[in-house]
Amino acid sequence: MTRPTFDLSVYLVIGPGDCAGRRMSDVVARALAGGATLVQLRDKEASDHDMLALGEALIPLCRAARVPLIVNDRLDVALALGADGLHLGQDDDEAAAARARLGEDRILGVSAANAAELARVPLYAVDYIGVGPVFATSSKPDAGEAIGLEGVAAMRRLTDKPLVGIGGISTDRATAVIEAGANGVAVVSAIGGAEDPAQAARRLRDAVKDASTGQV
Ligand SMILES: Cc1ncc(COP(=O)(O)OP(=O)(O)O)c(N)n1
Ligand SMILES: Cc1ncsc1CCOP(=O)(O)O
Ligand SMILES: [Mg+2]
Repeated sequence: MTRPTFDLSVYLVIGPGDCAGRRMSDVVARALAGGATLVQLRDKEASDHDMLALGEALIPLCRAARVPLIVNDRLDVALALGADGLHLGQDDDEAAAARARLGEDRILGVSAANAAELARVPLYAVDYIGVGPVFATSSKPDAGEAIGLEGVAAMRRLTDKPLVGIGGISTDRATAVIEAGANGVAVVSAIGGAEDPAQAARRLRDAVKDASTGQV
C-alpha cells in the first residue's frame, strides 16, 4: 500500500446531520457522481461504534469512485475502518503522534487558521492544511472568527503545502478562495444541504477548475 493520491478540489465534509433529512450514503453517492474529489466523515456526536458503522457505509461508495475517505478527529476509528486518512484540528491529537500511528500509507490533514497555528503544525507529518473558517458558517458553532480571503492569501504566503479553504464556501465564493491561493474548497452545507448534491458538486468542481487554470 502507498499513500493514496488525493485531489482537494471539492472536499465534501459530511455527517448524518448535514444531509437535510436524507440518508448520508445517498447524499455522498450523489456528490461523488457529481465529481466530489475527497470525502470526510465528520460526526461530532456519534460514538466510535456508530462512527465506524457510518464509515462502513461510505467505504464502498468512495472506493468505487476512487475517492479517498478521510475520518475527522478519531484516529482509532480511521484505523479500524481502514480509511484512507484522518483530519485533525488544533485541539485534537498531536499530528506527529498521529502520523506515527497512521503509518506512511494514509493521508493526514490538519487545520490551521493563521501563522501561529501553522507554526504548531509538524509540516513533515502532514499532507494538507484546512484553512478557515474562510467565511462565517453555521455548520460549526465553535468555529473561530472568519479569516476571509486575506487570511487564505496569508497562509499561502507562509507555506507550499496544499491548502483547502473551509467555512461558508458556496459555488459563488469558490473562485475567490482558489484565487486567494487555496488548492480546493471543503464544504458541508453547499453540498449536504443542496437540493441536488450532484449538481452542487459539479458546479463547485467547474468553478475550482476554471479558477485554477492559469495559476502557477
Ligand atoms: C478540511 C477540513 N478543514 C478543517 C476542518 C476543521 O477541523 P477542526 O478544527 O478539528 O474542527 P472539527 O471539524 O473537528 O469540528 C475540517 N474538519 N476539515
Ligand atoms: C468543519 C468546519 N471547519 C471550519 S468551518 C467548518 C464547517 C464548514 O461548513 P459549511 O461549508 O457549511 O460552512
Ligand atoms: Mg477536529
